[in-house]
Amino acid sequence: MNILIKDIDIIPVNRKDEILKSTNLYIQKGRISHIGNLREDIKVDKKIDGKNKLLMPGLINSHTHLGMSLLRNFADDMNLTDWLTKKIWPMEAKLNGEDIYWGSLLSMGEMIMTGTTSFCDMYFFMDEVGRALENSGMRGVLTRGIIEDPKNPKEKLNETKELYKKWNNSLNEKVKVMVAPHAPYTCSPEFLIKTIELSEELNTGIHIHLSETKKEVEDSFKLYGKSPIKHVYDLGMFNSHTIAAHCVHISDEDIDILMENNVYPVNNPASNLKLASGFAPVSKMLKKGIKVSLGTDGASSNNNLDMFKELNLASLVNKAVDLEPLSVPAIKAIEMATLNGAFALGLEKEVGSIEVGKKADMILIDMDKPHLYPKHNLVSAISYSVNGTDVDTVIIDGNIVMENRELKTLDMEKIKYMTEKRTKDLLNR
Ligand SMILES: CSC[C@H]1O[C@@H](n2cnc3c(O)ncnc32)[C@H](O)[C@@H]1O
Ligand SMILES: [Zn+2]
Repeated sequence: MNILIKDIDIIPVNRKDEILKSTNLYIQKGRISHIGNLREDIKVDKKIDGKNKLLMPGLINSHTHLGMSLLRNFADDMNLTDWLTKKIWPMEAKLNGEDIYWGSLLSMGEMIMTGTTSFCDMYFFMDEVGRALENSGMRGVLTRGIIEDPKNPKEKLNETKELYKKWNNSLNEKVKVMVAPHAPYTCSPEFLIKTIELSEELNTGIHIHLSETKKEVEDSFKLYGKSPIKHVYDLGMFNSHTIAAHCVHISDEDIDILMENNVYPVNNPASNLKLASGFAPVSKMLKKGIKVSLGTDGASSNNNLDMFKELNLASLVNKAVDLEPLSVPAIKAIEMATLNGAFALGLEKEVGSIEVGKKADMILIDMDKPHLYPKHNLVSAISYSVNGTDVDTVIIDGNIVMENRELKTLDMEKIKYMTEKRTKDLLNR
């Protein structure tokens, strides 16, 4: 379908904080084919009026656990260790594939409705997440989270291989598959090496939790005499493209390792605040040229998947922590949520900014809301005033998946009903 968006303001993101005012954008065969004045005779299947709207790249949630929306508001006000071991892991042991399918659909509906077009998920029953992705029309990286099981060390590695064979580059290349050892505290060094070897065999990336809490770092020094980042670096992990969720408690030496090895840290501000884990030294990493992106983590530690909230928090928290208003400026936070996310997912040539030739993943924001007047500065509006429910239209891979806030691919009423039903059932298992 050829789509023409007329008279629209655009934040392209790849041109610092430059804004294109009242221009036109033309989409052909799923890609942005022209921005600016257009010939009269172009073929248009669908015209969108861009007046009073703002167009920007779709947001990229670089670290999440989609199935965890089933456990939203289920275990709160706890630290990570208690939360995982006392509440989450016992409940996750009871989840089945159908639960994950409906939980992931719920998450995808919420993400589309708040402007996210791509994600990187780490969970289990990932075939079901693939099925949900196919129905929703989203773009995503699927990673089977692996907690080592010494009794059956090969099972989850084989699941990852199967997942890769079935889904990698499928659905018009909207799906990628990576290898996901959960964390250095749930995988032995020997097993981590096996996951690294698998990523090399499949020629794909790694997705892992690293240095999330002070306890994790202290335990790592006790066990291995080094930080989690130095530990996995010494094992050879960073020879593969690595997405490292959290990186909260990191030293200057750790930051240098991340920089020298082109590691992609993901900042999850809401989850880190809520689990009382701390806050990552984001501005220090950005200053070194590290492409820090943003994620929500799961809906059980956040407790929502609205990336505009993460973008806002990233900018605000870092200013307060550094006592420096320019710590993470508005446009940097937007870049973290878009282009840097594309780098993390290995998709920077295809998505993450509004450029001719890139795939048409974009969102239109309704700027005719009271909290968005007056319009002094559109970049500031996105960082400090917009929230996810201001997103009006979402386009992924050139397909309109939401228009005027109406979802085109998903039946949200059915999804809400099914998740409610499955959650009640889960509590009685
Ligand atoms: C084995 S699939 C992924 C695994 O990760 C757990 N998880 C969710 N949030 C976090 C977090 O912030 N740190 C570490 N682990 C987390 C999730 O519950 C799954 O068990
Ligand atoms: Zn996580």
